[in-house]
Amino acid sequence: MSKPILIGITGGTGSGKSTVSRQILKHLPEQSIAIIPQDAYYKNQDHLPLEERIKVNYDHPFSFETDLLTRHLKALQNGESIEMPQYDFERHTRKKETLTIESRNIIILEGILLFDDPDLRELMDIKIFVDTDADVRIIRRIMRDIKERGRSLDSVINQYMTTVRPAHLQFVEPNKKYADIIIPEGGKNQVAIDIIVTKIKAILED
Ligand SMILES: Nc1ncnc2c1ncn2[C@@H]1O[C@H](COP(=O)(O)OP(=O)(O)O)[C@@H](O)[C@H]1O
Ligand SMILES: Nc1ccn([C@@H]2O[C@H](COP(=O)(O)O)[C@@H](O)[C@H]2O)c(=O)n1
Repeated sequence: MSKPILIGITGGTGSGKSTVSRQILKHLPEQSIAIIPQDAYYKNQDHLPLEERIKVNYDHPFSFETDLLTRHLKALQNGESIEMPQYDFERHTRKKETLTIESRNIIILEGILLFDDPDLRELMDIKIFVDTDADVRIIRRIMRDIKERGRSLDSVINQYMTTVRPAHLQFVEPNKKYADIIIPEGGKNQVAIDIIVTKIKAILED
C-alpha cells in the first residue's frame, strides 16, 4: 500500500461534516477508506462528576486530546492500526471500549477544530471546509442534540450562546482560509461530492 492520503473535513457544528464524509464513503470501495471523527478525541473526563463535565467548553481546542489524535494519524499514515477512543455525548466522557481502525489508502478526519493546530494541519493532504449558515446549523443542532445526544432545548440554546458561537467565531471561521476546497451547504451538494470522489478515485488508481 502506498502512503495513505489524509483528508481533513472541517466546518462549524451542524454544517454537515459527517454527512459529507458518509456520502464520500458511499461512492468508494469500503476497504479503501477509514473515517476518524475528531469527537472521538475529546478528553476522557471519568475523574469529574457529571455536574462538572457539563460546564466544560467543548468548542475550545483544550477540550481535545490533540497529541493522541496526532500520534494516531501518524500511525495510520505509516500503515499501522490504532485503538480509537469512542465518545459518549450523554455522559460527556469516553466509553470504556476502543475501536480498532486499520490503516487504509484514504483516511478521512472530520471535526470542528481541524485547522487551528498547525501540526495537525501539516499532516493533511487535502483540506475541506463545509460552509453552512449559522441559522441552518443551529436548527440542525437543536434537532440532532435532542434526538441523539440526550439534550433539552434550553441546554442546546444556552450552550450555543455561551460557548459554541464564541468559539466558532474565534477558532473555526478564521481558519477557513486554510481550506483547499469550500463546500457550501454540505451533504446535499452533489456536485462538490462528485468532484471530491473523482479526485479520490484518481489518487487510488495512481
Ligand atoms: N444538507 C442537509 N439537509 C438537511 N439536513 C442535513 C443536511 N446535512 C446534514 N443534515 C442533518 O443535520 C444534522 C447535522 O449534520 P452532520 O452531518 O452530523 O453535521 P456535523 O457533522 O457537521 O455536525 C444531522 O441530523 C444531519 O442529518
Ligand atoms: N460532551 C460534549 C462534547 C461535544 N459537544 C459538542 O459537539 C460539537 C461537535 O460535534 P459536531 O458533530 O456538532 O461537529 C461541539 O460544538 C460541542 O459543543 C457537546 O455538546 N458535548
